[in-house]
Amino acid sequence: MSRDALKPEVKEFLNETAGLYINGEYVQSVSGRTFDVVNPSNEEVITSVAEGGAEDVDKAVKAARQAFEGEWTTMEPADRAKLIYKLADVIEANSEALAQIESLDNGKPYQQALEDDIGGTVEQFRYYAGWATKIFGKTTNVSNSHVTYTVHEPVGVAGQIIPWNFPLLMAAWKLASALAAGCTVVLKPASETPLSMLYAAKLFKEAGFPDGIVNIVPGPGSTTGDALVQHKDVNKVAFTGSTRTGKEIMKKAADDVKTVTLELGGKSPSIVLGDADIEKSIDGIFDGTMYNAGQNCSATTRVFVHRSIYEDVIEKLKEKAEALTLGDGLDNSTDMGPIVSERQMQTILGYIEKGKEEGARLITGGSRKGDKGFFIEPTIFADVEDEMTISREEIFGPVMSVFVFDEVEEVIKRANDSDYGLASSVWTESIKKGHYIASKLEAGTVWINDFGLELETMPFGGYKQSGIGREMGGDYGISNYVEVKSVFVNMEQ
Ligand SMILES: NC(=O)C1=CN([C@@H]2O[C@H](COP(=O)(O)OP(=O)(O)OC[C@H]3O[C@@H](n4cnc5c(N)ncnc54)[C@H](O)[C@@H]3O)[C@@H](O)[C@H]2O)C=CC1
Ligand code: BAL
Repeated sequence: MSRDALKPEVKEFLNETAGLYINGEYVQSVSGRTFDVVNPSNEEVITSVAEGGAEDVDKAVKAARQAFEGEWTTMEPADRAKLIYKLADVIEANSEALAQIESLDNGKPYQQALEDDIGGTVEQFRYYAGWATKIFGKTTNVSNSHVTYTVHEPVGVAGQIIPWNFPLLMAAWKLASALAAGCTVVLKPASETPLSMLYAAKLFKEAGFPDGIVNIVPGPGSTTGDALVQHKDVNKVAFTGSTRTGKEIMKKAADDVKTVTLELGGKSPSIVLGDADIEKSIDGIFDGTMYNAGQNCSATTRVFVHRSIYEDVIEKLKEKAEALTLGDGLDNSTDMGPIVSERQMQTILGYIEKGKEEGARLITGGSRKGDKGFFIEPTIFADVEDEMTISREEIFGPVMSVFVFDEVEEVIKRANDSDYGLASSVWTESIKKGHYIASKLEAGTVWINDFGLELETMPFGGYKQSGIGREMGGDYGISNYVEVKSVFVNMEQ
């Protein structure tokens, strides 16, 4: 699809500098600064965007506070639910435009953007709309002389910081539960990919949301993101991104004892037992690493394969990697898009060099593809050892490490030998072994004979340095955005 084939509303949106979205309006930043947004498929500038700074964050937080104290607080939960349902419908009606924007901005294949990112966003809002009317406290019975109950109240203004790998979807994971709980939001998208969220901002108004409920301030993490985290009137911070930045945010949020939810890095294992149905499993084992060009926190990049099927699995993975078509996300024949930015591409290439230097066997890939656009060949290393850099550090690119193992207890130990604990998968025809291994893995998610399923109905988050808290999953997600109040009523006669 050429740029000429974009929908008229997308062309119109890209023809102008997108403003910050504060108090229901697109506005320029206080400084007047803007930044360019680059298409990672061809390195061309797509458009420019207003760059928010600390003063803009302050304006957005004030708008969010005012909205929190306004009609949002007195609105019936059922009416809040109607607004969120309507939002899901309006986003659905704009799916194709949003998917085109996501594909241009992030580079991912259009169909993937349409079905997974935008489709997932719609489902997220639709599901959480129903939760607005299901946020209950409890009545408790602490003594005969008192009636006691708890109330779950919205925490206030939430600051949400979003990464670039699933730009709108990661925003939806945070927004849907925050809005259902009755919070208001200031959200900072990643500088690499601010466009889908900025386009979606006006859809909140179209759905009927009062002004100021959701405010969007793009800008650099170190200034704009930092200002949001440190703002005294932000009650809660939710972040998805690197473990390094997550730790910084946690320390800064501690100054005001703000609660934080952190969805951070991963180095997730995929365990392929000797009895796995390889024909059926190979797509999932492969996509576990390569989906979204490997830019996925829950990518299962450490693939442990039983010795009895080791070379066979490697051969099949190699065939899959070499059959992939890399290209522009808007081109229908593309299976895998580019890496989001030059910086991220260089990071990944650095890890590939480390893998070679440290003696892993390069099966396929291992280089940049072409010299225009940030493409990296799907790369597979075999005979990887547990202490190599590519075994221990998150690469966040299309790079798979394959390890050989012999015993179940051995592989469980090695799989858990990581600072991270986000996800994992187990491939086996023995459901008994599958459940056993699932019970032993230190990971927030375990897939048995599957990969990558992340649904609004199930909580998602990590053990160890993969994060704090759980997003989605009904009341697990809601609990991030409510305070619990205990009320005691003296009934002594
Ligand atoms: N868990 C995940 O889904 C993601 C993980 N990553 C990991 O992070 C690595 C580096 O990518 P980056 O884009 O540099 O990730 P990052 O964690 O620095 O950025 C993620 C978000 O945080 C913001 N941010 C950065 N520094 C901040 C600060 N001091 N205060 C507040 N907000 C801040 C960024 O502007 C962006 O919106 C990747 O190689 C990958 O390993 C990156 C994106 C998503
Ligand atoms: N696996 C989707 C969530 C993330 O990458 O952050």
